[in-house]
Amino acid sequence: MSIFTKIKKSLKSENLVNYNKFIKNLEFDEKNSTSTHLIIKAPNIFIANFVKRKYLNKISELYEKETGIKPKIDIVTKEISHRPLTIEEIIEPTTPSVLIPEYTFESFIVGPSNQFAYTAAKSVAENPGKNYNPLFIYGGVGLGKTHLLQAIGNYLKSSLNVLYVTSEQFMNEFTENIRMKTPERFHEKYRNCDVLLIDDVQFFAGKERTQEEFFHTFNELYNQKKQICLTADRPPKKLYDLVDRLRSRFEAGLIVDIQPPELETKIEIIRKKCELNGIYLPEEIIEYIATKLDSNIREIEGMITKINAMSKILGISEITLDFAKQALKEHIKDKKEVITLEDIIKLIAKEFNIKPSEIVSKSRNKNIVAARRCAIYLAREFTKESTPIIAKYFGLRDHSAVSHAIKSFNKKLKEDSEFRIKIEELKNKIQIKKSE
Ligand SMILES: Nc1ncnc2c1ncn2[C@@H]1O[C@H](COP(=O)(O)OP(=O)(O)OP(=O)(O)O)[C@@H](O)[C@H]1O
Repeated sequence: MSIFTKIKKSLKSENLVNYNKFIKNLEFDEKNSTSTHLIIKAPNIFIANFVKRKYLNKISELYEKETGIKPKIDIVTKEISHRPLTIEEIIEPTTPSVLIPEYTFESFIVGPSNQFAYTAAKSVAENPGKNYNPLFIYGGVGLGKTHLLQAIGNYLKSSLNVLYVTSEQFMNEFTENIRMKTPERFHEKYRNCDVLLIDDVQFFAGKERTQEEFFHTFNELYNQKKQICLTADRPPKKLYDLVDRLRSRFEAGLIVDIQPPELETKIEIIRKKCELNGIYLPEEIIEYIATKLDSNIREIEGMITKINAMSKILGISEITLDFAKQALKEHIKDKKEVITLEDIIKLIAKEFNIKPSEIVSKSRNKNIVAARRCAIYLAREFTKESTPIIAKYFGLRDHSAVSHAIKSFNKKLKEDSEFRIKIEELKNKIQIKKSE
Protein backbone atom coordinates (compact mmCIF):
# COMPACT_ATOMS: atom_id res chain seq x y z
CA MET A 1 0.00 0.00 0.00
CA SER A 2 1.41 3.39 -0.93
CA ILE A 3 2.09 5.90 1.80
CA PHE A 4 -0.56 8.19 0.45
CA THR A 5 -3.22 5.44 0.52
CA LYS A 6 -2.19 4.77 4.12
CA ILE A 7 -2.59 8.44 4.96
CA LYS A 8 -6.04 8.51 3.40
CA LYS A 9 -6.97 5.38 5.35
CA SER A 10 -5.83 6.98 8.60
CA LEU A 11 -7.87 10.07 7.84
CA LYS A 12 -10.88 7.84 7.19
CA SER A 13 -10.41 5.85 10.36
CA GLU A 14 -10.37 9.04 12.35
CA ASN A 15 -13.99 9.27 11.34
CA LEU A 16 -13.78 12.58 9.67
CA VAL A 17 -17.26 13.66 8.68
CA ASN A 18 -16.05 15.08 5.42
CA TYR A 19 -13.99 12.12 4.27
CA ASN A 20 -16.16 11.24 1.28
CA LYS A 21 -16.58 14.80 0.21
CA PHE A 22 -13.03 16.07 0.65
CA ILE A 23 -10.48 13.30 1.09
CA LYS A 24 -11.68 10.37 -0.96
CA ASN A 25 -10.99 11.93 -4.32
CA LEU A 26 -7.58 13.37 -3.55
CA GLU A 27 -4.86 11.90 -5.73
CA PHE A 28 -1.17 11.70 -5.15
CA ASP A 29 0.86 13.10 -8.08
CA GLU A 30 3.56 10.49 -8.08
CA LYS A 31 5.29 11.74 -11.20
CA ASN A 32 5.98 15.22 -9.93
CA SER A 33 6.42 14.58 -6.22
CA THR A 34 9.67 13.88 -4.44
CA SER A 35 10.15 12.37 -1.02
CA THR A 36 10.35 15.84 0.54
CA HIS A 37 7.89 17.66 -1.68
CA LEU A 38 4.46 16.12 -2.14
CA ILE A 39 2.04 17.23 -4.79
CA ILE A 40 -1.55 16.27 -4.15
CA LYS A 41 -4.27 16.77 -6.71
CA ALA A 42 -7.77 17.82 -5.71
CA PRO A 43 -10.79 17.68 -8.04
CA ASN A 44 -11.42 21.42 -7.85
CA ILE A 45 -10.28 24.65 -6.27
CA PHE A 46 -12.82 24.58 -3.45
CA ILE A 47 -11.93 21.10 -2.25
CA ALA A 48 -8.28 22.03 -2.58
CA ASN A 49 -8.77 25.12 -0.44
CA PHE A 50 -10.72 23.23 2.15
CA VAL A 51 -8.17 20.44 2.42
CA LYS A 52 -5.42 22.99 2.66
CA ARG A 53 -7.13 24.80 5.51
CA LYS A 54 -8.35 21.79 7.45
CA TYR A 55 -6.16 18.81 6.73
CA LEU A 56 -2.77 19.97 5.55
CA ASN A 57 -1.10 19.76 8.94
CA LYS A 58 -2.68 16.39 9.59
CA ILE A 59 -1.43 15.01 6.26
CA SER A 60 2.01 16.39 6.94
CA GLU A 61 2.05 14.82 10.41
CA LEU A 62 0.95 11.41 9.11
CA TYR A 63 3.58 11.49 6.38
CA GLU A 64 6.28 12.42 8.87
CA LYS A 65 5.16 9.59 11.13
CA GLU A 66 5.51 7.12 8.24
CA THR A 67 8.77 8.36 6.76
CA GLY A 68 10.53 10.58 9.30
CA ILE A 69 10.54 13.39 6.74
CA LYS A 70 8.71 16.65 7.24
CA PRO A 71 7.41 17.32 3.74
CA LYS A 72 6.54 20.47 1.83
CA ILE A 73 3.05 19.88 0.46
CA ASP A 74 1.40 21.53 -2.51
CA ILE A 75 -2.26 20.90 -3.12
CA VAL A 76 -3.11 21.61 -6.72
CA THR A 77 -6.28 21.32 -8.75
CA LYS A 78 -6.67 18.65 -11.38
CA GLU A 79 -7.89 21.20 -13.90
CA ILE A 80 -4.70 23.19 -13.72
CA SER A 81 -2.07 20.98 -12.22
CA HIS A 82 0.68 22.66 -10.21
CA ARG A 83 -1.22 25.88 -9.78
CA PRO A 84 -1.26 27.27 -6.26
CA LEU A 85 -4.73 27.33 -4.98
CA THR A 86 -6.40 30.19 -3.28
CA ILE A 87 -6.84 33.37 -5.24
CA GLU A 88 -4.55 35.07 -2.74
CA GLU A 89 -1.91 32.44 -3.32
CA ILE A 90 -2.33 32.71 -7.04
CA ILE A 91 -1.66 36.42 -6.82
CA GLU A 92 1.35 35.87 -4.60
CA PRO A 93 4.60 35.29 -6.45
CA THR A 94 5.21 31.56 -6.47
CA THR A 95 7.74 29.52 -8.30
CA PRO A 96 7.39 25.82 -9.03
CA SER A 97 10.11 23.41 -7.95
CA VAL A 98 10.00 21.08 -10.95
CA LEU A 99 9.71 21.38 -14.73
CA ILE A 100 6.05 21.78 -15.60
CA PRO A 101 5.30 20.09 -18.94
CA GLU A 102 2.73 22.75 -19.88
CA TYR A 103 5.33 25.54 -19.87
CA THR A 104 6.46 25.29 -23.47
CA PHE A 105 7.26 27.71 -26.27
CA GLU A 106 4.05 26.64 -27.99
CA SER A 107 1.88 27.63 -25.04
CA PHE A 108 3.64 31.00 -24.68
CA ILE A 109 1.88 33.90 -26.37
CA VAL A 110 4.26 36.29 -28.03
CA GLY A 111 3.60 40.02 -28.29
CA PRO A 112 5.77 43.14 -28.50
CA SER A 113 6.19 43.10 -24.70
CA ASN A 114 7.92 39.71 -24.60
CA GLN A 115 9.11 39.16 -28.17
CA PHE A 116 12.76 39.77 -27.42
CA ALA A 117 12.84 37.47 -24.40
CA TYR A 118 10.95 34.76 -26.30
CA THR A 119 13.28 34.90 -29.32
CA ALA A 120 16.37 34.79 -27.11
CA ALA A 121 15.03 31.84 -25.09
CA LYS A 122 14.11 29.94 -28.27
CA SER A 123 17.52 30.58 -29.73
CA VAL A 124 19.19 29.28 -26.56
CA ALA A 125 17.01 26.17 -26.63
CA GLU A 126 17.93 25.52 -30.25
CA ASN A 127 21.66 26.05 -29.71
CA PRO A 128 22.46 25.49 -26.03
CA GLY A 129 25.84 26.73 -24.90
CA LYS A 130 26.52 28.36 -28.22
CA ASN A 131 24.66 31.63 -28.69
CA TYR A 132 24.01 33.45 -25.49
CA ASN A 133 25.62 32.31 -22.28
CA PRO A 134 24.33 33.02 -19.73
CA LEU A 135 20.85 34.11 -20.74
CA PHE A 136 19.42 36.43 -18.11
CA ILE A 137 15.66 37.10 -18.20
CA TYR A 138 14.18 39.72 -15.92
CA GLY A 139 10.80 41.34 -15.41
CA GLY A 140 7.91 41.99 -13.01
CA VAL A 141 5.78 39.48 -11.13
CA GLY A 142 3.77 36.95 -13.11
CA LEU A 143 4.91 38.09 -16.55
CA GLY A 144 6.21 34.74 -17.81
CA LYS A 145 9.87 34.51 -16.75
CA THR A 146 9.50 31.05 -15.21
CA HIS A 147 7.39 29.94 -18.16
CA LEU A 148 10.14 30.86 -20.64
CA LEU A 149 12.90 29.41 -18.47
CA GLN A 150 10.99 26.17 -18.18
CA ALA A 151 10.21 26.18 -21.90
CA ILE A 152 13.97 25.99 -22.50
CA GLY A 153 14.16 23.05 -20.09
CA ASN A 154 11.20 21.22 -21.60
CA TYR A 155 12.62 21.73 -25.07
CA LEU A 156 15.96 20.19 -24.13
CA LYS A 157 15.15 17.66 -21.45
CA SER A 158 14.90 14.64 -23.75
CA SER A 159 18.34 15.16 -25.26
CA LEU A 160 20.34 16.82 -22.48
CA ASN A 161 20.74 16.67 -18.75
CA VAL A 162 18.66 19.67 -17.70
CA LEU A 163 18.61 20.94 -14.15
CA TYR A 164 15.90 23.41 -13.14
CA VAL A 165 15.94 24.87 -9.64
CA THR A 166 14.97 28.02 -7.84
CA SER A 167 17.77 29.94 -6.22
CA GLU A 168 16.25 28.97 -2.88
CA GLN A 169 16.40 25.26 -3.70
CA PHE A 170 19.99 25.69 -4.79
CA MET A 171 20.79 27.37 -1.50
CA ASN A 172 18.92 24.83 0.64
CA GLU A 173 20.59 21.91 -1.06
CA PHE A 174 23.96 23.51 -0.70
CA THR A 175 23.44 24.16 3.01
CA GLU A 176 22.06 20.69 3.57
CA ASN A 177 25.05 19.05 1.85
CA ILE A 178 27.47 21.13 3.86
CA ARG A 179 25.63 20.19 7.02
CA MET A 180 25.73 16.51 6.07
CA LYS A 181 29.38 16.86 5.07
CA THR A 182 28.61 15.69 1.53
CA PRO A 183 29.73 18.64 -0.63
CA GLU A 184 30.86 16.26 -3.36
CA ARG A 185 27.24 15.16 -3.85
CA PHE A 186 26.29 18.73 -4.46
CA HIS A 187 29.17 19.31 -6.87
CA GLU A 188 28.40 16.08 -8.69
CA LYS A 189 24.83 17.19 -9.28
CA TYR A 190 25.39 20.80 -10.25
CA ARG A 191 28.65 20.62 -12.10
CA ASN A 192 27.67 17.74 -14.34
CA CYS A 193 24.52 19.01 -15.94
CA ASP A 194 24.33 20.25 -19.54
CA VAL A 195 21.82 23.00 -18.92
CA LEU A 196 21.40 24.80 -15.61
CA LEU A 197 18.24 26.86 -15.19
CA ILE A 198 18.05 28.95 -12.02
CA ASP A 199 14.89 30.86 -11.24
CA ASP A 200 14.65 34.02 -9.13
CA VAL A 201 18.34 34.68 -8.56
CA GLN A 202 17.47 37.86 -6.66
CA PHE A 203 17.18 35.54 -3.64
CA PHE A 204 20.93 35.01 -3.73
CA ALA A 205 21.17 38.54 -2.38
CA GLY A 206 23.18 38.71 0.81
CA LYS A 207 23.82 34.92 0.87
CA GLU A 208 27.56 35.08 0.49
CA ARG A 209 28.46 31.43 0.88
CA THR A 210 25.82 30.39 -1.61
CA GLN A 211 27.03 33.05 -4.02
CA GLU A 212 30.56 31.78 -3.65
CA GLU A 213 29.41 28.24 -4.40
CA PHE A 214 27.33 29.39 -7.31
CA PHE A 215 30.28 31.32 -8.68
CA HIS A 216 32.30 28.10 -8.88
CA THR A 217 29.39 26.14 -10.35
CA PHE A 218 28.93 28.89 -12.92
CA ASN A 219 32.59 28.90 -13.96
CA GLU A 220 32.80 25.16 -14.19
CA LEU A 221 29.76 24.92 -16.44
CA TYR A 222 30.65 27.99 -18.45
CA ASN A 223 34.13 26.68 -19.20
CA GLN A 224 32.64 23.44 -20.44
CA LYS A 225 30.32 25.49 -22.69
CA LYS A 226 27.26 24.27 -20.83
CA GLN A 227 24.21 26.52 -21.03
CA ILE A 228 23.22 28.63 -18.03
CA CYS A 229 19.94 30.55 -17.87
CA LEU A 230 18.82 32.77 -15.04
CA THR A 231 15.78 34.81 -14.14
CA ALA A 232 15.29 37.63 -11.67
CA ASP A 233 12.86 40.41 -10.91
CA ARG A 234 15.42 43.05 -11.91
CA PRO A 235 18.47 43.43 -14.15
CA PRO A 236 21.90 42.31 -12.83
CA LYS A 237 23.09 45.85 -12.23
CA LYS A 238 20.27 46.32 -9.74
CA LEU A 239 21.05 43.14 -7.80
CA TYR A 240 22.81 45.23 -5.22
CA ASP A 241 23.59 42.49 -2.73
CA LEU A 242 25.37 40.34 -5.26
CA VAL A 243 29.14 40.10 -5.24
CA ASP A 244 30.67 41.97 -8.16
CA ARG A 245 32.32 39.00 -9.78
CA LEU A 246 29.00 37.18 -10.02
CA ARG A 247 27.20 40.26 -11.30
CA SER A 248 29.81 40.75 -13.99
CA ARG A 249 29.38 37.08 -15.05
CA PHE A 250 25.63 37.70 -15.41
CA GLU A 251 26.24 40.86 -17.36
CA ALA A 252 28.59 39.16 -19.77
CA GLY A 253 25.78 37.18 -21.39
CA LEU A 254 22.54 38.30 -22.96
CA ILE A 255 20.14 40.24 -20.76
CA VAL A 256 16.51 40.40 -21.87
CA ASP A 257 13.46 41.85 -20.19
CA ILE A 258 9.77 41.01 -20.24
CA GLN A 259 7.45 44.00 -20.10
CA PRO A 260 3.81 43.93 -18.98
CA PRO A 261 1.70 42.65 -21.88
CA GLU A 262 -0.21 45.00 -24.13
CA LEU A 263 -3.97 44.57 -24.07
CA GLU A 264 -4.00 42.49 -27.26
CA THR A 265 -1.34 40.14 -25.90
CA LYS A 266 -3.26 39.86 -22.63
CA ILE A 267 -6.41 38.94 -24.51
CA GLU A 268 -4.52 36.33 -26.52
CA ILE A 269 -3.03 34.86 -23.33
CA ILE A 270 -6.47 34.58 -21.75
CA ARG A 271 -7.82 32.86 -24.88
CA LYS A 272 -4.93 30.42 -24.80
CA LYS A 273 -5.31 29.66 -21.09
CA CYS A 274 -9.01 29.00 -21.57
CA GLU A 275 -8.30 26.75 -24.52
CA LEU A 276 -5.63 24.79 -22.64
CA ASN A 277 -7.88 24.29 -19.65
CA GLY A 278 -11.04 23.51 -21.58
CA ILE A 279 -12.81 26.61 -20.32
CA TYR A 280 -15.21 28.48 -22.57
CA LEU A 281 -15.52 32.21 -21.98
CA PRO A 282 -17.30 34.55 -24.38
CA GLU A 283 -15.16 37.25 -25.99
CA GLU A 284 -16.77 40.08 -24.00
CA ILE A 285 -15.76 38.40 -20.75
CA ILE A 286 -12.22 37.83 -21.97
CA GLU A 287 -12.01 41.51 -22.85
CA TYR A 288 -13.53 42.47 -19.50
CA ILE A 289 -10.92 40.48 -17.58
CA ALA A 290 -8.09 41.85 -19.71
CA THR A 291 -9.08 45.47 -19.25
CA LYS A 292 -10.02 45.31 -15.60
CA LEU A 293 -7.12 43.33 -14.24
CA ASP A 294 -3.49 44.35 -14.02
CA SER A 295 -0.78 42.62 -15.98
CA ASN A 296 0.07 39.79 -13.59
CA ILE A 297 -0.88 36.78 -15.70
CA ARG A 298 -0.94 34.53 -12.67
CA GLU A 299 -3.63 36.74 -11.20
CA ILE A 300 -5.54 36.62 -14.47
CA GLU A 301 -5.31 32.82 -14.52
CA GLY A 302 -6.63 32.74 -10.98
CA MET A 303 -9.64 34.77 -12.03
CA ILE A 304 -10.39 32.49 -14.98
CA THR A 305 -10.21 29.49 -12.66
CA LYS A 306 -12.45 31.22 -10.18
CA ILE A 307 -15.15 32.09 -12.73
CA ASN A 308 -15.05 28.57 -14.10
CA ALA A 309 -15.16 26.89 -10.71
CA MET A 310 -17.99 29.12 -9.47
CA SER A 311 -20.06 28.45 -12.57
CA LYS A 312 -19.60 24.69 -12.15
CA ILE A 313 -20.43 24.69 -8.48
CA LEU A 314 -23.50 26.81 -9.04
CA GLY A 315 -24.50 24.68 -12.04
CA ILE A 316 -24.49 27.60 -14.46
CA SER A 317 -24.17 26.43 -18.03
CA GLU A 318 -23.68 29.79 -19.71
CA ILE A 319 -21.33 32.34 -18.16
CA THR A 320 -22.62 35.86 -18.69
CA LEU A 321 -20.80 39.15 -18.29
CA ASP A 322 -22.86 39.94 -15.19
CA PHE A 323 -21.87 36.63 -13.65
CA ALA A 324 -18.19 37.31 -14.35
CA LYS A 325 -18.49 40.83 -12.89
CA GLN A 326 -20.06 39.38 -9.77
CA ALA A 327 -17.37 36.69 -9.47
CA LEU A 328 -14.54 39.17 -9.83
CA LYS A 329 -16.09 42.00 -7.85
CA GLU A 330 -13.85 41.86 -4.83
CA HIS A 331 -10.68 41.39 -6.87
CA ILE A 332 -11.01 44.38 -9.11
CA LYS A 333 -9.31 47.28 -7.54
CA ASP A 334 -11.35 50.38 -7.67
CA LYS A 335 -9.03 52.30 -9.92
CA LYS A 336 -10.20 55.76 -10.59
CA GLU A 337 -10.88 56.46 -14.20
CA VAL A 338 -8.22 59.07 -14.68
CA ILE A 339 -7.44 58.67 -18.33
CA THR A 340 -10.22 59.66 -20.70
CA LEU A 341 -10.51 59.49 -24.46
CA GLU A 342 -10.12 63.28 -24.50
CA ASP A 343 -6.81 63.02 -22.62
CA ILE A 344 -5.51 60.59 -25.22
CA ILE A 345 -6.63 62.75 -28.13
CA LYS A 346 -5.01 65.84 -26.62
CA LEU A 347 -1.72 64.07 -26.04
CA ILE A 348 -1.58 62.53 -29.51
CA ALA A 349 -2.55 65.79 -31.22
CA LYS A 350 0.35 67.48 -29.49
CA GLU A 351 2.78 64.68 -30.35
CA PHE A 352 1.78 64.58 -34.02
CA ASN A 353 1.42 68.32 -34.27
CA ILE A 354 -2.17 68.24 -35.49
CA LYS A 355 -5.52 69.44 -34.15
CA PRO A 356 -7.53 67.12 -31.84
CA SER A 357 -10.49 67.42 -34.21
CA GLU A 358 -8.37 66.02 -37.05
CA ILE A 359 -7.82 62.77 -35.17
CA VAL A 360 -11.53 62.04 -35.04
CA SER A 361 -12.13 63.35 -38.56
CA LYS A 362 -12.43 61.21 -41.71
CA SER A 363 -9.15 62.56 -43.14
CA ARG A 364 -6.94 60.01 -44.93
CA ASN A 365 -3.83 62.18 -44.63
CA LYS A 366 -0.96 59.82 -43.76
CA ASN A 367 0.12 61.63 -40.60
CA ILE A 368 -3.44 61.91 -39.35
CA VAL A 369 -4.18 58.23 -40.02
CA ALA A 370 -1.03 57.29 -38.07
CA ALA A 371 -2.04 59.56 -35.19
CA ARG A 372 -5.56 58.10 -35.20
CA ARG A 373 -4.26 54.52 -35.03
CA CYS A 374 -1.97 55.45 -32.21
CA ALA A 375 -4.82 57.13 -30.32
CA ILE A 376 -7.06 54.09 -30.79
CA TYR A 377 -4.34 51.80 -29.51
CA LEU A 378 -3.70 53.93 -26.44
CA ALA A 379 -7.43 54.37 -25.83
CA ARG A 380 -7.74 50.59 -25.61
CA GLU A 381 -4.71 50.30 -23.37
CA PHE A 382 -5.43 53.09 -20.95
CA THR A 383 -9.12 53.97 -20.83
CA LYS A 384 -11.89 51.73 -19.60
CA GLU A 385 -14.00 52.32 -22.71
CA SER A 386 -15.31 49.30 -24.58
CA THR A 387 -14.40 48.68 -28.23
CA PRO A 388 -17.84 49.80 -29.59
CA ILE A 389 -17.57 53.09 -27.65
CA ILE A 390 -14.06 53.67 -28.98
CA ALA A 391 -15.28 52.91 -32.53
CA LYS A 392 -18.06 55.43 -32.16
CA TYR A 393 -15.77 58.07 -30.71
CA PHE A 394 -13.26 57.79 -33.55
CA GLY A 395 -15.99 57.67 -36.19
CA LEU A 396 -15.22 54.07 -37.16
CA ARG A 397 -17.73 51.68 -38.66
CA ASP A 398 -17.84 49.23 -35.76
CA HIS A 399 -15.69 47.39 -33.22
CA SER A 400 -14.00 45.26 -35.89
CA ALA A 401 -12.55 48.44 -37.43
CA VAL A 402 -10.96 49.13 -34.05
CA SER A 403 -9.48 45.62 -33.98
CA HIS A 404 -8.18 46.13 -37.50
CA ALA A 405 -6.52 49.45 -36.59
CA ILE A 406 -4.91 47.84 -33.54
CA LYS A 407 -3.67 44.88 -35.56
CA SER A 408 -1.89 47.15 -38.07
CA PHE A 409 -0.52 49.12 -35.17
CA ASN A 410 0.85 46.03 -33.44
CA LYS A 411 2.43 44.89 -36.70
CA LYS A 412 4.28 48.16 -36.95
CA LEU A 413 5.28 47.93 -33.28
CA LYS A 414 6.80 44.53 -33.94
CA GLU A 415 8.65 45.56 -37.06
CA ASP A 416 9.85 49.04 -36.26
CA SER A 417 12.00 49.37 -33.13
CA GLU A 418 12.26 53.18 -33.34
CA PHE A 419 8.50 53.42 -33.48
CA ARG A 420 8.29 51.10 -30.47
CA ILE A 421 10.51 53.38 -28.45
CA LYS A 422 8.37 56.38 -29.40
CA ILE A 423 5.24 54.57 -28.25
CA GLU A 424 6.92 53.50 -25.01
CA GLU A 425 7.69 57.16 -24.37
CA LEU A 426 4.07 58.09 -25.01
CA LYS A 427 2.94 55.34 -22.65
CA ASN A 428 5.27 56.69 -19.99
CA LYS A 429 3.77 60.14 -20.40
CA ILE A 430 0.31 58.68 -19.89
CA GLN A 431 1.48 56.72 -16.84
CA ILE A 432 2.88 59.91 -15.37
CA LYS A 433 -0.41 61.67 -15.95
CA LYS A 434 -2.24 58.73 -14.39
CA SER A 435 -0.21 58.94 -11.21
CA GLU A 436 -0.48 62.72 -10.88
N1 LIG B 1 3.10 35.26 -22.77
C1 LIG B 1 2.51 34.30 -22.05
N2 LIG B 1 1.82 33.32 -22.67
C2 LIG B 1 1.21 32.36 -21.96
N3 LIG B 1 1.21 32.28 -20.62
C3 LIG B 1 1.88 33.22 -19.95
C4 LIG B 1 2.56 34.28 -20.62
N4 LIG B 1 3.13 35.09 -19.70
C5 LIG B 1 2.82 34.56 -18.51
N5 LIG B 1 2.08 33.44 -18.64
C6 LIG B 1 1.54 32.58 -17.57
O1 LIG B 1 1.42 33.35 -16.40
C7 LIG B 1 1.71 32.58 -15.25
C8 LIG B 1 2.79 33.28 -14.46
O2 LIG B 1 3.98 33.22 -15.22
P1 LIG B 1 5.41 32.92 -14.59
O3 LIG B 1 5.26 32.04 -13.39
O4 LIG B 1 6.30 32.48 -15.68
O5 LIG B 1 5.78 34.39 -14.11
P2 LIG B 1 7.12 34.95 -13.50
O6 LIG B 1 7.48 36.11 -14.35
O7 LIG B 1 8.12 33.87 -13.35
O8 LIG B 1 6.63 35.47 -12.11
P3 LIG B 1 7.35 35.52 -10.67
O9 LIG B 1 8.15 36.77 -10.68
O10 LIG B 1 6.22 35.58 -9.71
O11 LIG B 1 8.19 34.29 -10.52
C9 LIG B 1 2.15 31.21 -15.75
O12 LIG B 1 1.09 30.31 -15.60
C10 LIG B 1 2.46 31.43 -17.22
O13 LIG B 1 2.13 30.29 -17.98
